[in-house]
This record gives sequence, structure tokens and C-alpha cells, in this order.
Amino acid sequence: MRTAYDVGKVRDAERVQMARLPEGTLMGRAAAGLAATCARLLGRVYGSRVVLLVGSGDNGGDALYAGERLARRGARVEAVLAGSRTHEGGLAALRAAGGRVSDASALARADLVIDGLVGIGGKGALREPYAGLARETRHVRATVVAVDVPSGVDAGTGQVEGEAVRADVTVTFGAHKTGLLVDPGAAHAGVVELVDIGLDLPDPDVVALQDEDVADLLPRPAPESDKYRRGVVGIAAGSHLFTGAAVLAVGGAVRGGAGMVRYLGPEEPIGLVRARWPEAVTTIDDPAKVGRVQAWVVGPGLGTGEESHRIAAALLKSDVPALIDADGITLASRDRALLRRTAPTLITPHAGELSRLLGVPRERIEARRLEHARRAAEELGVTVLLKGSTTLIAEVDRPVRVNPTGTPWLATGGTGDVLSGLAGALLAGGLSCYDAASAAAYLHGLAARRAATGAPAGLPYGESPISAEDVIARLPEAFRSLIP
Ligand SMILES: NC(=O)C1=CN([C@@H]2O[C@H](COP(=O)(O)OP(=O)(O)OC[C@H]3O[C@@H](n4cnc5c(N)ncnc54)[C@H](OP(=O)(O)O)[C@@H]3O)[C@@H](O)[C@H]2O)[C@@H](O)CC1
Ligand SMILES: [K+]
Repeated sequence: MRTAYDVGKVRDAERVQMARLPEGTLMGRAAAGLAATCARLLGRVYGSRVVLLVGSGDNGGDALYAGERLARRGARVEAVLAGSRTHEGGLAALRAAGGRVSDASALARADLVIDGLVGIGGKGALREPYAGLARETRHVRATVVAVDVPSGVDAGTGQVEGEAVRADVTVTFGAHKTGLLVDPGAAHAGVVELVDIGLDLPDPDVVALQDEDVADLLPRPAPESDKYRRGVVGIAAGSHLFTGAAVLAVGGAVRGGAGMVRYLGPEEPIGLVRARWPEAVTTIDDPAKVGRVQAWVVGPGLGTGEESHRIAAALLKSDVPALIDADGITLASRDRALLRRTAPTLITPHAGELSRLLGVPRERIEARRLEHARRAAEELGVTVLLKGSTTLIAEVDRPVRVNPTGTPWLATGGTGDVLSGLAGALLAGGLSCYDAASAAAYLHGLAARRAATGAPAGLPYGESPISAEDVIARLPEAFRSLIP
């Protein structure tokens, strides 16, 4: 499991250590780790050209001391000083090792650029000349290494206002910062390497599950399992207008390991569901006629009219866990009472749907996804899976989980319906809303990546667009990659 911390917690832990250790110890450890990564990336340090972008704070100090270490190993190190002041000790050390101060023209000659403009002390959009330097790093042929966080990325939220460095590698100190795991920050960070500087940290604020964590969560049928024990999921999705949502959500549930899928909907989607998924048991329109289920999925393609509201309200009254998606979320944004349930509830909005639920503009949610996922969980009293370039799972008093799998090709119609069915199957299988959402997002992302790259058959040689059906088709492989 990868863990990440809010900036305040990192600062607190740093203060504790700084009080214990001789001055400069933490910065020394940080610079040593940074220099070691840079040396590895350079391959041959002697004779290489390294450019340091140095801001006025300690982030610049780290860059200068790392530059000193590289200069002592024979690198030609030039520092571009961007701030109104510069870390004095660091600059003196660099000079003593043979490094020199230069201007931005040095960037064109560099093999490696170290971005030490701002770290966790950065506030708001980068000002000049920092912004201009960050922009120039986009055009260099050199490898770009960010110190602690890419400058211009908010270390706590992942937000980027204005210009920001796009790093190939980010060397972060003490702990991953939450903004490194959440887009757009995550996309700017490249490969993130953690340097242990000996901080003592409490519970993380954000975590990213890895293969083994998800494998541990997945329910596996025991020899004595039958279809009821494995979990029956009810799916209320699709309408005369949106028949596809029904087929895709049922497909996600069937391939997601449900013991049985009960589908509730109008005649037309029922015909299609039966044709594609004969294993599903179908009921026309009347919620009272559906047999017992262990979890409900309510909403994909359901419609938002009165009849849809009546069905959603009847189903959500039940005392089993429920996943509410798509039209179900639109209905709930008009009638919040739908969310006041006795059993656990998971909602799976994208930013637009969450915008309707919270009454916050969509762009604000996109820019501060972490904050709004948390806020929704708190205000609505439900588990929230916020879809998007990084999918987040938030629940009160738990660290936010960031889904590390997926591909931009997933942004296509119908994939959300598959995710709902899949998460519903896991809910019915006994997972909590938090775990079902996390495992479903993970598997869904793995399946999509496999569909887009053609892996693992043969060597990866590119990517292609995918359909929601492709994601369903690759779910068995995604499971097998976790449960060998
Ligand atoms: N603490 C520790 O134990 C350890 C900390 N370590 C390192 O220290 C880093 C934190 O250092 P920090 O606190 O000095 O802040 P930092 O990130 O350098 O930036 C602050 C400066 O940036 C400026 N600035 C801000 N926003 C700006 C903007 N938008 N546009 C332009 N400028 C802007 C602002 O300038 P001012 O507004 O004051 O003019 C201020 O001077 C941390 O990330 C890690 O690398 C490691 O050595 C390990 C031990
Ligand atoms: K930086």
C-alpha cells in the first residue's frame, strides 16, 4: 500500500525530528537521496551537465546541496537563482565544490534539470520568474527531476493553478505528499521516489492500494459456497431509452463474481439483458416482485422521471447496501431523502454529478477533487467514489483511497455502468462500501488497461481505444492477475 500525508502532518513530523537532530541533518539526508537518484539517472556523473533551478526556500537548499554532491563527482553544475534570496549554506557549498551561478540559457545545455523552485512551501500559482522557468523545462531535452513536489503543483491537493513543472521523476522526502497521488498533480510528478529522512508519521491521509492489497479484499468462493452465499446483486438500471446501461451493468456484475444477478427493468432492456446475459434473472418493473438480494445497484440509465423516482425510492428503502449511480444520483440531488438509509450507501458520481449533489461548480470539483470527495462523504453520510482521471474513494474517518490503475481510454460511454455492476457484485459478496468501491475501481482500471494495450498477449506495442464491452471482456484476466 502506498501512503500519503497532508503537508501539515509532514511539517509537524519534521519539526519533531529537527528539534532532536543537529541542524541541517534532515536537509543533508534529503540532498543525499536526491543526489543519489540524479546520479543513477545520469548513469555517468563525471562530465555531465546539471542545471539547478533554485527558489528562495529550503526546496532550493535541497537542490543546491544535491548539486554540491554531483559537482564533487565531476558534474558541471550550474545554478539558476530565481528567488529574491537564496539558501546561503547551500550556495556556498555548491561554489566550494566548483559549481557556479548561471542564467536560464543553461537549460538548453543540460543533461539533467533539478527543479528546486518551490516545495511544500509553495502557495498559489507560480509567480515570475519561477513560472517562466517552469515553462522552459517543457522544452529541454534533459531529464527533469522535481525536488519534493513539481513546482507549481499544490502539495496538499494536487491542484495546478497556472504554470507547473512536468517532471520525469519526483524525489519526495519523508512521505508521499497527498498532491502527488491525485491529478493533475500526479500527472506532473512522473515516477515518484521516496527518500526516507527518518520522519515518524501518524495515520496517512491518502492511500493507494496495490495488487496484494486488492487480492486480500476479493471474496473467493469456498468449496461449500452456493450462489446465494456468494451474494445476489439486484440491478435496477436501463430504460426504454437507455437499454445499453442495463446490459453493461449486468455484465459488470456477472463478470464481477456475483453468485446471481437479479435484473429489474422495463421489457425492452430485459429482452436485451436476457439475450446477452442469460444467467441473469429478470423482473419487469415491479420492485416488490424481486426476490431477496444482498445489495442493490440503482441508477445507470434508469431515467429521472416520476416512475424512476418511485422505483429508486422503493429499492433504497431496503436494508441492504446500495450503490447509487448516474440517474440515481440525479434523482438523489433532487430528493436528498433517497440517501438517508439505514444500510450502507455508496455513490459513484463523476464531477458533473457531484456538482449537482453538492451545488458546487463542476470546475471547482475538478480542480480540488480530494477536498470535494471528502466533503461529499461528510455532508451526505455515504461512501463516495468520485470518478475521473484519478478515481477517489472517500469515507468519513478513513484515508481517501486513490485508484492507481486505469487509462485515459476509460473516458468513454458505458464504462461507468460496468463499474457499477462490478462494485455491486462485490458489495453483495460481503465487502464494505469502501472496500467494494476500491476493489472495483482497481479491477476496472486493470481490465481497461489490458484492453487498451492488448497485454499480456505479446509485447506491448501501443494502445487503442476501448469500449465498455472490452472492459467487461477483460475482467476475468484482471481477476486472474490478482488471484493467480
Ligand atoms: N522542513 C524540513 O524539515 C525539511 C524540508 N525540506 C525541503 O524544504 C521544503 C520546504 O521549504 P520551505 O518551507 O522553505 O518552502 P519552499 O517549498 O522552499 O517554498 C517557499 C518559498 O517559495 C516562495 N514561493 C511560494 N509560493 C510561491 C509562488 N507561487 N511563486 C513563487 N514563489 C513562491 C516563497 O517566497 P516568498 O513568498 O517568501 O518570496 C518561499 O520563500 C520542502 O519541500 C523540502 O524540499 C527538506 O530539506 C527536508 C527537511
Ligand atoms: K520543486
